[in-house]
Amino acid sequence: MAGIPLREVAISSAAASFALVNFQPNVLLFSRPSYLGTFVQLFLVQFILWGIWKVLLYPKFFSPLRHLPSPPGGSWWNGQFARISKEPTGQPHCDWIHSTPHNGLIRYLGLLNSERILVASPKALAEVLTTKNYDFIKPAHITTGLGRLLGVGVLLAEGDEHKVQRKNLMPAFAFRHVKDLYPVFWNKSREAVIAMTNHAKSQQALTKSEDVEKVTTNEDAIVIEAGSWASRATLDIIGVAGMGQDFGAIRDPDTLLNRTYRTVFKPSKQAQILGLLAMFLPAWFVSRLPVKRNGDVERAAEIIRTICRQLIRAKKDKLEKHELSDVDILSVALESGGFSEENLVDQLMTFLAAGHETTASAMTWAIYMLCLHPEVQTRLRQEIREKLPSIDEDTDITSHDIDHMPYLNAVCNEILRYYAPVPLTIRESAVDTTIADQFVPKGTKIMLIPWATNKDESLWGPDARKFNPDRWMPREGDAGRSASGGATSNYAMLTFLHGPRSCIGQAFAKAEFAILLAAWIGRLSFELNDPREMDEKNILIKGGVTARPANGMHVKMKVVEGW
Ligand code: HEM
Repeated sequence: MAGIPLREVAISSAAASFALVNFQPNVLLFSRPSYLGTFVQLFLVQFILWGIWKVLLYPKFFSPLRHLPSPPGGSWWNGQFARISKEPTGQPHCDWIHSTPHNGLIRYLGLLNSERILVASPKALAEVLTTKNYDFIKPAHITTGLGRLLGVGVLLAEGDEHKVQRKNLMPAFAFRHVKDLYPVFWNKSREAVIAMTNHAKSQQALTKSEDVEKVTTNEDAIVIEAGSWASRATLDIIGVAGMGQDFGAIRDPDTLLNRTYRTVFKPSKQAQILGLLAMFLPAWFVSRLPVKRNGDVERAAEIIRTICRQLIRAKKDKLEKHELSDVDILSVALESGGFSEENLVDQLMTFLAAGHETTASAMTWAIYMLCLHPEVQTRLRQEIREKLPSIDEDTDITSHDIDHMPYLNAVCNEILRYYAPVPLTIRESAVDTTIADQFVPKGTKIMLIPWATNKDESLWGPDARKFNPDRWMPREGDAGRSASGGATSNYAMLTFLHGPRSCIGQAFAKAEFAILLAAWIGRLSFELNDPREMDEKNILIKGGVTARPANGMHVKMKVVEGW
């Protein structure tokens, strides 16, 4: 549903109240007609009529999409919103894809019967993501909301501007460049594991010497929150590999940048409410409401912007003095000459946020799945210890080392499939168009849902909803299996999307994730702290751009000697 057309309603109410008070005062309810009173009455009447049209009449009787298959049930005025808001993001959609027979599109109604089209088949996905990609844009309320923290970089640019930005950034994210970053990923991963090991040792020493807070669970295991360690590691990795700057978050979780991101990425009721309001009210208005969340975001954006600007100035100085030989993404982008300083600030803000929260989410889910499947954890550790140098050795690793670890790649792919860090993303048709031969009017909200498509049985087979890394293991006579996971289409895996708006950092993220996971699992073992969480239904999942466990991922961590 488009937002309330406040401006149009206000202008027509003002014009009509002027006309009525001056020329037809006898039709008004008051004996002493006033401009303000008439304006308020007309505004309310128009608002109510608009609401009846949008909530009841249009979706039920007039929408050209009303005949598409829809999930059963739902409320007469609020569609499927109760279920959507109660369950983890993407979960209801996963059920609907299985339970609603469809030809590629499923229509459902959300908050106040706002119409949504769930794109479900490879053919329909190929059109939205690739062949007609620029017919579908990110809705304004998303762009304004995210733009405050992420900057308006390549992630939020549209049309020709997006094409130019993406073209200028592509060399920095190409595999031939990413492969130079493997040693950076490995060194930072080693640093993280050494810090975690030292943390474990100091906690054990503490518990043995004093009877302090019971942080340990037995002789040699301590409880950690895996998500926060993952975020610290990925923030430092994007710092060094993305902009040549060590943010020092592994050493110290209290650094300004880490604290800032942790504050704004923490699940918050206020953030959710503001997100919902932005669907109906102008985003500029919602972002100015005097609530704590807006203040936090404002402050965070200022801090992040300042840090990015300082980084760019330092690099520019180097470039001017012909001293720039760094391999990080910022240096490559700067050398392309395609960006103004302010635009580069926006790009950096995008890389910082998009590039560390997502991989940290992948790491968090990886640790969870390896706790649920200890046999996978043991098998993975075995491969890592056979194929990689111990983290105590000061030896670099290369893309060749990682490419020759089929089980590591299979586990990473399966985690990215099963718990895609970005569970859902949304588009809006910018023009009247079609998807899979269905007419789609301008302004329709289009839902792309990795959490549903990645587990679609019609694409992955009957075990689609099971965690099974072996689906990615190479088999004789099926060379493509390690790339496809046995799915029937490329579009079955939506974790990084596809086409011109797919994740530009995909190669970077996959390498970073595999290396970080290898370092953690090679040295450490993990077990859930709360055995009730062995049942996935007991994990409360936080919505937002990335999916994370709402209460953190608390696990018992132990050093496994011998590597
Ligand atoms: C496991 C990790 C990651 C996942 C699952 C992921 C997923 C995604 C997804 C789903 C999108 C599309 C969003 C949309 O258009 O609605 C996206 C876009 C993007 N990602 Fe990633 N991402 C990851 C890591 C990274 C990293 C490490 C970087 C940078 C270093 C990065 C940079 C970007 C950028 C710049 C875009 C915008 C691309 C465009 O619109 O042209 N991502 N990512």
